[in-house]
Amino acid sequence: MSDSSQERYIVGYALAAKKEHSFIQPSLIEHSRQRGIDLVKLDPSKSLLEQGKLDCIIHKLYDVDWKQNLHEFREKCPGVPVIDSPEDIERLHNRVSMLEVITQLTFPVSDSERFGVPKQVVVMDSGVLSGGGALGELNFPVIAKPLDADGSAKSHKMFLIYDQEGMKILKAPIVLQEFVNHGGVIFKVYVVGDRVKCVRRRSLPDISEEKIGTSKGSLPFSQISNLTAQEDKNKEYGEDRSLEKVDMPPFSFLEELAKAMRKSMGLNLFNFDVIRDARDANRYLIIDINYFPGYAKMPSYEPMLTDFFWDMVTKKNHV
Ligand SMILES: O=P(O)(O)O[C@@H]1[C@@H](OP(=O)(O)O)[C@H](OP(=O)(O)O)[C@H](O)[C@H](OP(=O)(O)O)[C@H]1OP(=O)(O)O
Ligand SMILES: Nc1ncnc2c1ncn2[C@@H]1O[C@H](COP(=O)(O)OP(=O)(O)O)[C@@H](O)[C@H]1O
Ligand SMILES: [Mg+2]
Ligand SMILES: [Mg+2]
Repeated sequence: MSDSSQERYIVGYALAAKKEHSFIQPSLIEHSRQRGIDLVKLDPSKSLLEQGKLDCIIHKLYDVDWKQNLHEFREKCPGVPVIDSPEDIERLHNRVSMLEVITQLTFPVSDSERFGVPKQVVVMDSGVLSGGGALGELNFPVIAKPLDADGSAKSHKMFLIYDQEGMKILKAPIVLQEFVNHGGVIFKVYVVGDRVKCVRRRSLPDISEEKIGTSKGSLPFSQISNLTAQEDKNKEYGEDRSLEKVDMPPFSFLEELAKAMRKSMGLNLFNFDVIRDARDANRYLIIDINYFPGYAKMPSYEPMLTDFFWDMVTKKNHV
């Protein structure tokens, strides 16, 4: 494959510095290089039309100038896949439109596994939060999530809210979502084109009826699934919470779900967080969908991404 007489392909990337650092690992560069694919850093401030031959573009930047730059490139070079379209990514930057994707899915469900989203409401006016009516038909405890999921640190700052008093800390616009006990484990399902991989991650522990009755106010948290194993141990939950012991959801179910989501959203690079209802082992709830997530944390990320780049530069399987 690395025969120098063979055509080489260029995948251009435009990423924030932190993302470039975590995603463009030497191991990925090398894996792709051996398949005849060179990963080339793009300069977002210069026209894409002046950055040499490109066979595919991947990106996670959202400013107006970048979108305009991409738009002009797509008009002039419609044959080059741009992964993905900014208009399609936009839907994932709002925690309401993000989960509407799931409620609108109609793929045939298996006899056993069912999927959905937790009950949620959006509150646009801070005044409503201090009054008693914000929850509608939701019950405490709820998780309060910023409506915007734009990648800022602020967009990951959440609160577990036990009672009306706890609501005082919140500011609109905010999404209130019913907390669902799920055994303290989330499943992160990574999608790379038509390839799917699921991993287990640590989540918030279940809340007993007793605790619900006695807990008051609110509890802030952020990016709980990124806790390191050591940080997690330090929390001393006093039970064996080893992730490996938790059964994975049936892979065929997740694969079908991922396929339907990919088609419906028109996106190739995303992951979604799934929890399994502690009261009904066949009920799965999707709580979050992320564009271009931290793939380097996924086992065998290099071959999966390289295979995807290959499909893109040879124009196969592009949604
Ligand atoms: O940085 P990482 O590797 O933790 O990746 C983040 C993701 O973690 P995950 O791969 O799901 O464990 C993270 O997923 P969660 O929202 O934590 O479920 C987001 O995708 C985050 O992007 P953004 O801040 O929402 O734009 C991702 O951040 P960026 O890498 O895009 O900055
Ligand atoms: N409805 C819910 N019930 C129980 N736990 C939840 C619920 N929603 C979120 N969580 C927990 O909060 C974490 C962060 O929520 P998430 O919506 O994934 O936000 P982020 O975009 O910051 O990852 C999840 O990984 C999970 O541990
Ligand atoms: Mg999440
Ligand atoms: Mg998220």
